[in-house]
Amino acid sequence: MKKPLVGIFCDRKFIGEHAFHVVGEKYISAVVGGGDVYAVLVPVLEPQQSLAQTLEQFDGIVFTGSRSNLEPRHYGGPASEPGTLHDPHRDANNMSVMKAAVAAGIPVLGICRGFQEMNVVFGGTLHQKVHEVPGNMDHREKGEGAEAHYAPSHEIDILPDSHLRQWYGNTKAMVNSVHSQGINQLGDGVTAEAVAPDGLVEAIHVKDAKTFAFAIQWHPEWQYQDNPLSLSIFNAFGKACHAYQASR
Ligand SMILES: N[C@@H](CCC(=O)NCCCC(=O)O)C(=O)O
Repeated sequence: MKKPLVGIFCDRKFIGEHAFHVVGEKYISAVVGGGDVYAVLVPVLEPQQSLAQTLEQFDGIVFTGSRSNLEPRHYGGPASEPGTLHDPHRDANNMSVMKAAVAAGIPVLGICRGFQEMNVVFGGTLHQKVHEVPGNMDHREKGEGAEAHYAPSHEIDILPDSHLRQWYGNTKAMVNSVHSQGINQLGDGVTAEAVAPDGLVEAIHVKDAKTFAFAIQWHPEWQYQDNPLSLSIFNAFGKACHAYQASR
């Protein structure tokens, strides 16, 4: 029996003089290992690579984290500060693919930038610098090096009736925090699943989605094997992909 085929959409980055389409290995390992699926990396080339074939091909789709910021014009925000890292190919690709994939009932998982994309795709808005919003915590990484950056940073409250409460079985957890943008207004039909102590939304799902359409602001892929919350998320996504594969 073939495993479900999951597409993980890339970032487009320059390495030297040339553009490459890349995904960090931590995302691939967590999706494959935690979801029991077969993953392929997909360049952000929509519409050159047809949306119809993307929807036909995959049993699940993942939108990862990335250092780049979603361009504010996608949510009606003021222009980014000069020097802000953007990825317009990723923005254009993911805006159309994510909306169509959710509408088609394909399981969709968003992580960090992918979480922010999910909110914007459904008409929500973002703060560009959460740490400058009065009353908010600093959600950026702390310390030096990856172990410090992805260490547990703050608590989340997992809301009653959320999918996450059902998968994980607890009301609170500690999560890492590596972002400066964050949800301002929720998109249409986008429902909060978990919140930080300052009230910032940390997990969402799309209410009317036919299947798994869920995203988190933190990084469950980091050392996912050692973290029951992370395992519960990748297991739930994998189960949805297996169910979708069986349904076609
Ligand atoms: N640029 C956004 C998104 C933050 C994000 O996705 N960070 C990931 C860092 C690199 C990685 O672990 O892949 C923001 O700052 O809000």
